[in-house]
Amino acid sequence: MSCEEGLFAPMSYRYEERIHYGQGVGDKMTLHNMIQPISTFLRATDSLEDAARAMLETRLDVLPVGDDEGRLIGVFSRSSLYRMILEKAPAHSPIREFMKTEAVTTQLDKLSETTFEQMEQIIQNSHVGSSIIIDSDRRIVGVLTKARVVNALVESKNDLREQMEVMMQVEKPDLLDRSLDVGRIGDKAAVNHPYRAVYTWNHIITRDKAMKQCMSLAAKAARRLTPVLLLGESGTGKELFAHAVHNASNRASGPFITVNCASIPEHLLEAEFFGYEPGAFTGADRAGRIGKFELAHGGTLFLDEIGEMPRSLQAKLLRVLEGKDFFRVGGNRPIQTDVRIISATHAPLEDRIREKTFREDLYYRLHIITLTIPPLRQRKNDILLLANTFIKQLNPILDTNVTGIEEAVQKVLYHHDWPGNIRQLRNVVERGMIMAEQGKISFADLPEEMLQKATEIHGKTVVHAAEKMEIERALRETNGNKAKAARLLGISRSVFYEKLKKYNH
Ligand SMILES: Nc1ncnc2c1ncn2[C@@H]1O[C@H](COP(=O)(O)OP(=O)(O)OP(=O)(O)O)[C@@H](O)[C@H]1O
Repeated sequence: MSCEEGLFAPMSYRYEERIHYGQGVGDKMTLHNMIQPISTFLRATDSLEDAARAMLETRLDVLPVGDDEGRLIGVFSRSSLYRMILEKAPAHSPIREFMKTEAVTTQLDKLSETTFEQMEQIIQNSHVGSSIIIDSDRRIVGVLTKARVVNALVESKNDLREQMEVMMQVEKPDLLDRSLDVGRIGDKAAVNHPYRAVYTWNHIITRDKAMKQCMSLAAKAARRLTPVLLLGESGTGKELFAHAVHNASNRASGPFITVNCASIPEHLLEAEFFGYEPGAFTGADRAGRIGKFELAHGGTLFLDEIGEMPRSLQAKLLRVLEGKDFFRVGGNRPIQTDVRIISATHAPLEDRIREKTFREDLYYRLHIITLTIPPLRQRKNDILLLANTFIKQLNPILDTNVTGIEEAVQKVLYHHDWPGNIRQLRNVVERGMIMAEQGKISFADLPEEMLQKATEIHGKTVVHAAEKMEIERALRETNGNKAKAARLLGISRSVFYEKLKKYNH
């Protein structure tokens, strides 16, 4: 057999260094911990049924085939499985004739010298989206799949995005101080302050009736100073709405300040809101700090995750909302600000009131105009509209040339429940685009758990869709030459014609 090995020239900029920001402390992402270990591998004598079961269990598209000592002798891929099924091979027939004796491998002890870019290239060259990891005796250790690498990347990028947002809002005292002088209504310099809302109504993509009603109510509310409460599951677009309301208001040129009530420790929240005087408490900045209420003067204060605000602070917030003044922590000078409040939560506030963790009087104060943003599963017509918009937006950013989504995959997206809503859809599309690189996003580009769920729910439909997809791909690759397409799939012409008839080609 010929096993092609990757090159291992050391590079100064290593993948592990590049992406560890996204991980928790002590949880650094490396190529090593992306390996999917293989406890059992296939043997050449195993049957089609064994291989299908192993693929389902491991959710791998390529399985290593080993000898009696566990040394790699080849791989069995999903396309080999399709070929056996298309050829109507009996379930007990051995995989020997269908397995590939060529495999891209990487040696475990050389992995720490391998950069992310090199591994990406190795996996790319494998044409099966993975590299088999072997030890120095060619014993099978595990598999490193493109899917795992891409998942890690997309997740770490999201974490990074969120961390950067928090940094911009919380950890930049120089920005905080600079913005002290700006952000007042009528102040021309305010347009240049660092806290601007970036989204407008144009960024909210929808063709759903309930969403449009929400937007029209929000647009009306924007013109007044009334507090707006945004309800909806995580990832439905509450923050987007908050930005758009601010930008549609007559204080659009004023500051837009966000406080995430869930991400700041309780003992720091008061100082975060109201600021503190020099030497107010141990560990405080010597010069003191102004709080978010002062920063938002003349603009909007967006209280995200308001449901998580500690009760002790709720009373103080209520006082300010009632137009009363407040004091900085450690201060005795009363301060008054002119701030418009938009709050948001995915928590069931009425339950929190019953549990006495949320004050009823504060709830009524915030709940004057309440907008409930429907989850994505209740606005199915938005799913493909959003997915296609994300493809257009992300192609230049990801340097991909993705042209759309295969029909069968569109079905899976349409029927999915989307518990993480638009944020999750965006991640799935982004991941799919990185996997596909060009052409249409196919089944192979979806996360394993989504495919698994789709298979459970739609069973046959998905299997048929996968078969149809393989046939269409073969036709595309052979410019519609049916004889060549049949050969490419490794099936007889008559079986191929049968399949074409089945799928109306
Ligand atoms: N209608 C939409 N059109 C385009 N992008 C959207 C839409 N709704 C949400 N998004 C995008 O989805 C992601 C999540 O949206 P957002 O942060 O506003 O949700 P959220 O409800 O505030 O979530 P959380 O409760 O977790 O904070 C963002 O990247 C946002 O730009």
